[in-house]
Amino acid sequence: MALASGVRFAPRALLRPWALLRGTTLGRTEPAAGGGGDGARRFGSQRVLVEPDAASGVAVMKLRNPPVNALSLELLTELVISLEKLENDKTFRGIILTSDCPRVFCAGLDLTEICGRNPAHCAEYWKAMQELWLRMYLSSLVLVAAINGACPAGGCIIALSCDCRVLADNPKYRIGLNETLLGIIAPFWLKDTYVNTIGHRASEQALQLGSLFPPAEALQVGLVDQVVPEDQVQSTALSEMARWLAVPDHARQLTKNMMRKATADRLLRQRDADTQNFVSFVCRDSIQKSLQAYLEKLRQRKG
Ligand SMILES: CC/C=C\C/C=C\CCCC/C=C/C(=O)SCCNC(=O)CCNC(=O)[C@H](O)C(C)(C)COP(=O)(O)OP(=O)(O)OC[C@H]1O[C@@H](n2cnc3c(N)ncnc32)[C@H](O)[C@@H]1OP(=O)(O)O
Repeated sequence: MALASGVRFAPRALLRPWALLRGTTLGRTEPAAGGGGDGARRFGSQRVLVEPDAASGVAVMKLRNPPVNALSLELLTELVISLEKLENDKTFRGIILTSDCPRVFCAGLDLTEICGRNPAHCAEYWKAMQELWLRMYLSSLVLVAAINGACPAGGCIIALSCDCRVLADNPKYRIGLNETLLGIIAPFWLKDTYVNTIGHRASEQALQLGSLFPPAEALQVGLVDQVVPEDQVQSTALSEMARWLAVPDHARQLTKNMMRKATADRLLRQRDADTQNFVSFVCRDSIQKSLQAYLEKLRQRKG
């Protein structure tokens, strides 16, 4: 991802993203409902809908992996590809990331990807998670999260990788890293992202307690930048985007890189070890049992 200055952000480390897209429709372009010209054409994949507005240089990217936008391997892969596509298109300067699923922004890791799976699958899955975080955290585009639903754990990480967060004011839309409550541990790079956003002491407390913050508290602790009525989330996200786009790209991009590079580099240096840690941790019998019990609890809660 080369900047105008020639500075490179994240290395093109990914994987074989296309190979993962069995049976998906990525790359298909279709007119948006009621749309006409180029700026109204949307594209995307099965799980990521992209509504580009060429005139403003802003694309709205909607997660649509019902029921809760759990980060399946396919969703992670499609997100990386959609992001890359927009980054490579000079028309675009910003993305508003939001959810197409009612009441949920993103439920975090798809627990079915790490429950009862073999180590090779868990490793592939975790590498895809690392890749999305690296791409988003270091994206040259402005990323604004329009958080229109619950945003726990991996969902919070997606939001924290953006430059700015607008949360709908609904007490059910809690946000935070609740990993400890599942008996798992946020790896160092998620912890670093938290610390970079809300500071050390607040992170220390929130991570250990697995806190999920309702909107007013999320605003107070600095986890989100604005809390607005639900019907104003998109318009506020657009206003925020305009504020960020008012800054010359090269200056903003280099500043973003300066602020975030050390955190990303830390993962890049230890990526394989981090994957091994993750795999050996989640494949332990005790962790598998607690993840299984958590999933079961979620499923029973329904009825
Ligand atoms: C040494 C260290 C090394 C390694 C570290 C180890 C681990 C690293 C951790 C990495 C960091 C990230 C972690 C995560 O993201 S873990 C996932 C955490 N997510 C949650 O806790 C959220 C769980 N979900 C909910 O709370 C609710 O579903 C939610 C989002 C509030 C929505 O509520 P609601 O609308 O009422 O929907 P339901 O609860 O009825 O759910 C509908 C349906 O979806 C299933 N589901 C929900 N969440 C998940 C999920 N995360 N993964 C898979 N499936 C999920 C739920 O079971 C229901 O399924 P059903 O079959 O009954 O329809």
